[in-house]
Amino acid sequence: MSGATILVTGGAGYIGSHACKILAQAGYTPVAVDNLSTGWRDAVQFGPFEQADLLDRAALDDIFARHEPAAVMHFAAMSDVGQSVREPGLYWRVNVGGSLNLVEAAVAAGCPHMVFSSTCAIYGDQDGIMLDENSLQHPINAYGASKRAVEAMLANFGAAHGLETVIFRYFNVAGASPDLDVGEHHRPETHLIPLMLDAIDGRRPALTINGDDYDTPDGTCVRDYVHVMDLVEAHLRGLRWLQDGRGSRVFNLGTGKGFSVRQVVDYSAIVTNRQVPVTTGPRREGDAAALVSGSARAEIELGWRPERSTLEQMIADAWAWHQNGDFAQ
Ligand SMILES: NC(=O)c1ccc[n+]([C@@H]2O[C@H](COP(=O)([O-])OP(=O)(O)OC[C@H]3O[C@@H](n4cnc5c(N)ncnc54)[C@H](O)[C@@H]3O)[C@@H](O)[C@H]2O)c1
Ligand SMILES: O=c1ccn([C@@H]2O[C@H](COP(=O)(O)OP(=O)(O)O[C@H]3O[C@H](CO)[C@@H](O)[C@H](O)[C@H]3O)[C@@H](O)[C@H]2O)c(=O)[nH]1
Repeated sequence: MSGATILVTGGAGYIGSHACKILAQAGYTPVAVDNLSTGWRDAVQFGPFEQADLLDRAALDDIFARHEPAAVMHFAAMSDVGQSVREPGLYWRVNVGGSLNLVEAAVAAGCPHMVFSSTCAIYGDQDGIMLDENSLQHPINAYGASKRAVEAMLANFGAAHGLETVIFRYFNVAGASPDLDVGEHHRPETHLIPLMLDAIDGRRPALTINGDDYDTPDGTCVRDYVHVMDLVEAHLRGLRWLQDGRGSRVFNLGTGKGFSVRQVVDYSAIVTNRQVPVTTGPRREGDAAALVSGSARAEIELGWRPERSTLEQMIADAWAWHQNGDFAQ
């Protein structure tokens, strides 16, 4: 069903803008639906833009009526782990309340398919290395709890109304489009790699490592980084999975390799050939010690093969965007 219209909520954000790019390349028409709360008008380059808030149900109904999408890719959310601990209401309102509006609008419009951005944060702090789709879910912050609630919501709507969903639980997304048209840009920035690049080129005085007393090999948190272009390629495959009638399914998206914050610092120094000014601070609330995917389901069932997800490539692409592409230039 190439040529079909796909609603992309959060299409002005980091991952959503890359999804719009790959959808357009594959012949779909991506309609970005975004309230620009953390996204950027300049990131909407690959199809129409609808400025709307997920909390505005009437606006969503109007958008579904005018565009008649074949499916929704639902990226729009608040996703700052530390903020979610301090302001849980925002996370329940936007992530859960906004998703409920969207799901009800999709069902009312007869839109049968949704691809949803979930997160490994729903697993919480477990052994950190063998997290697969059947692992226990113990979110330790409101962000993870809100995403788990949306997963349950989608299952309920699937049972009652036949809405079919592919749920992707991402690990840590990094990198940028190698064409430098879109990339990662948050204000304020909270993510490790862009903050480190800011420290490297002097936009910030130093990177603060959030705690070095975790039970990990070097004491800093371990994460599984996946390139944003590989991630959105999986979304294209997830969309086709639904359009081929293969039904609802959950997939982890990670590489199975964990890197500590210190290792990311060391790789960044090598890739950029610059010093990384670093200080060590306290732990950040809501942080799990280690989150690494222990699943090959996406590879086996979707035929997904990450191609750019080495740490060096992700840092190199983020660095190129940071220096040459970033909307902030
Ligand atoms: N970046 C990661 O490492 C990562 C990892 C796991 C899951 N995720 C999930 O992926 C999705 C995209 O994340 P991102 O990193 O691109 O974040 P982002 O902040 O860059 O993008 C989110 C977009 O959603 C929009 N938005 C937020 N609330 C909205 C609302 N009420 N109505 C309409 N639009 C709204 C924002 O303006 C923004 O453009 C999120 O659901 C996030 O939870 C991200
Ligand atoms: O200045 C900084 C920023 C981050 N970190 C640490 O680096 C690691 C990665 O942090 P970050 O890049 O903020 O990602 P996460 O908090 O792991 O969250 C991301 O990855 C999650 C999945 O792990 C997603 O669900 C979230 O949406 C996404 O923001 C964490 O241990 C942070 O404490 C630092 O030490 N210093």
